[in-house]
Amino acid sequence: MGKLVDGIWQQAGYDTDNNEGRFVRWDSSFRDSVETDPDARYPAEPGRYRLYVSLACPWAHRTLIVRALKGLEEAIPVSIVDPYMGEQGWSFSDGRDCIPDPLFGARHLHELYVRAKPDYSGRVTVPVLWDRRHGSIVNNESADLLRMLNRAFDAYANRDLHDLYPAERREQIDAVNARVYDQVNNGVYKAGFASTQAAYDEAVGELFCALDWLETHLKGRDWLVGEQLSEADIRLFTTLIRFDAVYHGHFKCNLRRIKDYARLEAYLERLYAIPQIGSTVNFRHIKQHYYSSHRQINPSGIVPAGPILPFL
Ligand SMILES: N[C@@H](CCC(=O)N[C@@H](CS)C(=O)NCC(=O)O)C(=O)O
Repeated sequence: MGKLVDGIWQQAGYDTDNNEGRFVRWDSSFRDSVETDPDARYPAEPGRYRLYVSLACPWAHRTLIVRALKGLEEAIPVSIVDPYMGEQGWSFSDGRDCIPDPLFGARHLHELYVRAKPDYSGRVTVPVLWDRRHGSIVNNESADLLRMLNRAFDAYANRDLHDLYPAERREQIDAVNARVYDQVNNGVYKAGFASTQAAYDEAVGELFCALDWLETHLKGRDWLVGEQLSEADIRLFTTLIRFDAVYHGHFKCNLRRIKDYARLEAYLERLYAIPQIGSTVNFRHIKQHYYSSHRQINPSGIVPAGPILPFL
C-alpha cells in the first residue's frame, strides 16, 4: 500500500495517528466533467474515455452498475485491476476477471496518475475515468462519475433508463446520500481502519444506528427515495452487498449482519435481482482484495471460506 509524492511512489498506510485513531478519507483530486456540449474540453464521445476500476471496490462498483444499467459497455470500455493491492498499489494482471491496460501496457495504476500529472501527490484510487484525447484523468470521484454516466453519454447508451438523479428528488437524494456516505459507505472503513478502541466504538455505533434507521425507512418502500431506483440506492447497494461477506468479519462490523435486517435483506435481494446489477458483483475479487491486501488488520492474508450466503 502506498501513495505518490511529487510523482514518486512511496509506501504509506492510512494515517490515523493525527486523528485520535480515526480513519479520515481523503478528497479526490481530479474533478472535471464529461459534458454533452461538443465544444466542452471533455465532450461525450464513444470510445474516447476508458474507465479503470476494481471489482472489489465499492466506490468503483457504483460506476460499473450505472454503466451496465445504461448499456454503455461499448461506448466506455473498462480495465479491471488485480484484486490484490500490494506494495505498488493497484496493479494490472492477466488474473481471472481482470482486464489489463491496453493504452500504455501499464503495470500499475500509479503510472496512469503520473502520466496525467507528473508531480501528482496523493493516493492512487479507483475509479478513474481516463481521456485518451488529452491523455489525462477526467475524474476519479465515483460520486461525480455517477452523475456523468447518468446523463452525459445518453446519445451512446444502448439501454433506456430513467433519470437516476431527477430534479424533483435531488434534495431527498442528497440528504440520504449524506448520511449513507458518512455512516455506512465510509462508516465501514472508519470502523475497519480505526486504530483506537474509542474511534472504533464511535464508528460502529454510528454505522448500526444508520442501518437501524434504514431498516425503518424501508418500511412500505421499495427504494430509498421516491418510487423508482435512484443513485441513492446504487450508492448504498455496493456497501450492503459486501457487508456480510467482508465488513462483518474483516472490518469488525459485527453487531448484526444485513441478513438480520428483514427489510434491508429484501431490499438487497431486490437490487441484486436486477440483471445489470447482479452481474457486476464479483465476490471472488471482493473477498480476495480485502482479506489479502489489508495486512495491517489481517496479517496472514488468509481469505476465509465463508460465510455461506445466498449471493455467494
Ligand atoms: N472518494 C473516492 C474513493 C475511492 C477509493 O477510496 N477507492 C479505494 C478502493 S475501495 C482505493 O482505490 N484505494 C487505494 C488506496 O487506498 O491507496 C470515490 O468515491 O471515488
